[in-house]
Amino acid sequence: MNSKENFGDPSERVEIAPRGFASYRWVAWLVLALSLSLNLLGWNSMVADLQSQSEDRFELTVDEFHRAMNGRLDGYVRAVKSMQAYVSATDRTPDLTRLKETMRVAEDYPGVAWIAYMRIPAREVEPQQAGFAVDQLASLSEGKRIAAQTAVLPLSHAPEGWRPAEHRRVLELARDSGENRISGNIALASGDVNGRRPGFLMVQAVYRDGSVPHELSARRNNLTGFLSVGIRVDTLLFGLLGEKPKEIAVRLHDGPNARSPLFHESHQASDFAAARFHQERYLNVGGRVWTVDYASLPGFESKVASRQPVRFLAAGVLVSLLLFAVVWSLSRTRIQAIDVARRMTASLRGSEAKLRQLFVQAPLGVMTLDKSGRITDCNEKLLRYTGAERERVLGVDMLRDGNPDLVASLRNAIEGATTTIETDRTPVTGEAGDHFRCHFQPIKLDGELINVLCFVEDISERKRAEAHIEHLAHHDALTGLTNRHRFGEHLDIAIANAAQVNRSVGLLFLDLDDFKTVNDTLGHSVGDALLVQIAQRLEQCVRESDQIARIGGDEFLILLNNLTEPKACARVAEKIIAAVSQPLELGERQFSITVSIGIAVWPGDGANADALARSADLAMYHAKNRGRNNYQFFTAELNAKAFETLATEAALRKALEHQEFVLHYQAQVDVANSRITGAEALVRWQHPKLGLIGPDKFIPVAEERGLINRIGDWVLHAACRQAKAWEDAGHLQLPVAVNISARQLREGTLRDSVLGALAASGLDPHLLVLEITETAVMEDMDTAVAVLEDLCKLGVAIEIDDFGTGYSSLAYLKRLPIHRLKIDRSFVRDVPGTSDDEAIIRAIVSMAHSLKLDVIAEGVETADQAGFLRGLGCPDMQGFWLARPEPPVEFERLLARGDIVPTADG
Ligand SMILES: Nc1nc2c(ncn2[C@@H]2O[C@@H]3COP(=O)(O)O[C@H]4[C@@H](O)[C@H](n5cnc6c(=O)[nH]c(N)nc65)O[C@@H]4COP(=O)(O)O[C@H]3[C@H]2O)c(=O)[nH]1
Repeated sequence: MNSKENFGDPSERVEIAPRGFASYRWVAWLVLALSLSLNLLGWNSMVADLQSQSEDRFELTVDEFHRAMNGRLDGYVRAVKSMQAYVSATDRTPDLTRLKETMRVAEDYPGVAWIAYMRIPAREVEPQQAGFAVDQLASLSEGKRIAAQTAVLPLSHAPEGWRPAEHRRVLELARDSGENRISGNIALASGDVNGRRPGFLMVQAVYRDGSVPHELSARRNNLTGFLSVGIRVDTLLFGLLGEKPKEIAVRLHDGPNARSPLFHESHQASDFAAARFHQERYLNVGGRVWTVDYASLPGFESKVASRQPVRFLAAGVLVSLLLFAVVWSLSRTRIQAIDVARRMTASLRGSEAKLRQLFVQAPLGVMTLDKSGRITDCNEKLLRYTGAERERVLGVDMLRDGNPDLVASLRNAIEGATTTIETDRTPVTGEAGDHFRCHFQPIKLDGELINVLCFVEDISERKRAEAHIEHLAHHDALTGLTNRHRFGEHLDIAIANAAQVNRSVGLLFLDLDDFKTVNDTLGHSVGDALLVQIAQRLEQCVRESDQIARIGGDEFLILLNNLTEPKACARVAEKIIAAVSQPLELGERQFSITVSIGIAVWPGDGANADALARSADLAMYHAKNRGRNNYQFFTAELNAKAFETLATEAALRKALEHQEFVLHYQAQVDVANSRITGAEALVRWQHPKLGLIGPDKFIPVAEERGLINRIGDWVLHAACRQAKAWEDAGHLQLPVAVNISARQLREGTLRDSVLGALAASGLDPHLLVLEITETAVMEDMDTAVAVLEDLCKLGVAIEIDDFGTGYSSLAYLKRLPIHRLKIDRSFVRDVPGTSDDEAIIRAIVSMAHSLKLDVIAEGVETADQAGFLRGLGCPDMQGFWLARPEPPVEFERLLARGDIVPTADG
């Protein structure tokens, strides 16, 4: 299998040209057209069927009516025949009134207007020659002018509608045929407001003996009269149709066709014209032919009308539209499906191309392996990692790799698990040196493994970085020595091992003497170079198995393993002191530096690493106190002192919390006029059990244990508050001097503390004097200058305390914003009489004068001392001879008195 098989070839293109949605629309339109056509055909046929059914129905209706009409006319004919029989039987003068009642003519034969019997006189007269004379008229019924008459021909009064000239032919036909014969249209009275209406005569010849002779001549000779009945056509028809039929209209023509004279029409001509159905029928009545024109009326048409075709058409259109929509949507769906397929294929190809690109250009080595662990494909990166040709790599059985971890990982992947291993051998070639991470990813299709992908990442760089970081994390970056953290681990292990073999562990705590000065004066780079050289020398003083750590600027710890006797520590310490004190060459300069060493030995000096380190630290301080450049073993006394310090610290914290500090004030006096010029605030600890404790007992501990800032802050607030209170009480404005410790200056809290105290008390800054020792200033000159200048700008005065005991350098005096120097009491103690001290005091006073600084002497206990100082031009002084430090109340008494009366000497 090659890479194309795995990831496809981007050069292949699948084109599924979309034929476009429009190209399939015609199908939908065709379906619509066909469907609509079918629908129209169906509709058409349905309409035709219905039309034919309606016509059939109309024909049936007409048949029925026509039959009825025929029947009715026959009925009239039969009735007239019956009348003929009656008249024959009653001889010459029949009672027609009785006849009409007997036959219920009015009820059963509507339309009969009159009945007349026209008798032939005895003498034979040709009817065509005869006139008619009326004998008798009789009403047929009330309300209707229906008459019955018996007349003798010729008539003097003809019955209604009788027109002898016109009707002679009817009589002749009746006579000659012996049959019933009718006349054409005659107008008959209707008996209502409508006036005259069309009608006809129905004539029946009456023969002698009552029967119709067979021979024409006999019929002519035996004729005795004519029975004539006037019948109104409309009434006759009303009986059949009703007066205004709703379904069928009838038009009666007196003749053989529709062009014959109109006899009667039931509706207007427009109704006939608008009718959907027509039928023409004929009636043969009394030797005449009538044409009956039947036409359908809306009443009939609505009965036969059907909404079926409309429904059919609507349903058909709907179905067509639905069909159209379905086909439309199907064609659309097909297009969409094709489009989706096209896009999916394109996307698949795109993915394959991307995968291929990924495979080829991956920043990782990638190889594919078949189920048996053989390499089937790999990318260039992997070839670069292995440094082998593709042909050599393909087909390699990785399950036979020399690295068992890799083989196990691959086996797991073949079984379906995702696995990762890190190895320090190059996969495939097995070369050692570089580090790789191999990630095996099984690739499955439908749950079945197809192949395994292996991503190979060169992690050598990362491993090196990790090792470097690890080294940095455990070593001092400057000297390369172990750092405190790692050293602690070594110490723990060393103690644990020593415990097992019943040996001792020695811990040396080293601190270079005056390293800070080197650093401050010559710069950090020189300091660093010095530290590196010292570290190298230390390494030469101990065994391989021992450990050296740099744990701070110039502090080192040395762990001495497996000691049989503590004395060995002393030997190493001596060796170190000797090695360190050898001159050092830094650039072109030569230096020499010393070291103070504290020694603690496990198990005696500390049960664990921390305790041991504390003991060594204490011992190192002890060495420092013992003049540096020496070593000291940890002792029980040191420990006791350390405990005391800790106890004092705890008590001081409590004291701060419970406000157990108080201030005493010592007057500063101008002896020229015995007036108080200022006061120095001196802190005391009003211990609840031990009573009043002087500052010498707790200030060093407070400084050492980091409490001096809090105590100093309290002092500043209290002193400022007191000075302001005295001022408010009406005393003279009195500057108050406050002692500031080196640590307050160094740690940068002083500025805020002073500002806070001034703000809280409202004291004028000019009434505050800060006493700072030379040593404190010298510790960090730059910070001191910055802070003190700041405070000076506010108006606060700066005084150098204990002047003369430290550097007393003119250089710093010039840089600092100082107002006053205080001559240390150690110089004052033995004057007059000690020439050195006298000279020093003289020099200080003269220097102060020339620098235009104030000067004050402290510790003045005698009048001689005062006289000496005054003689040198230093009238400002402070001391027991003038006043002792007093609580505020006592001091107020002094203030109230105004001047100071010196005590007796001593
Ligand atoms: N022998 C003798 N001593 C005299 C005479 N006149 C005054 N003294 C003592 O000398 C010390 C003067 O203060 P200092 O030199 O600043 O020395 C102070 C100062 O360094 C420190 N201290 C006192 N109060 C504070 C404070 O509030 N903050 C800080 N940081 N240190 C303070 O404690 C030191 C000792 O203070 P104190 O015990 O109060 O001792 C005071 C005072 O009682 C004298 O004629 N003869």
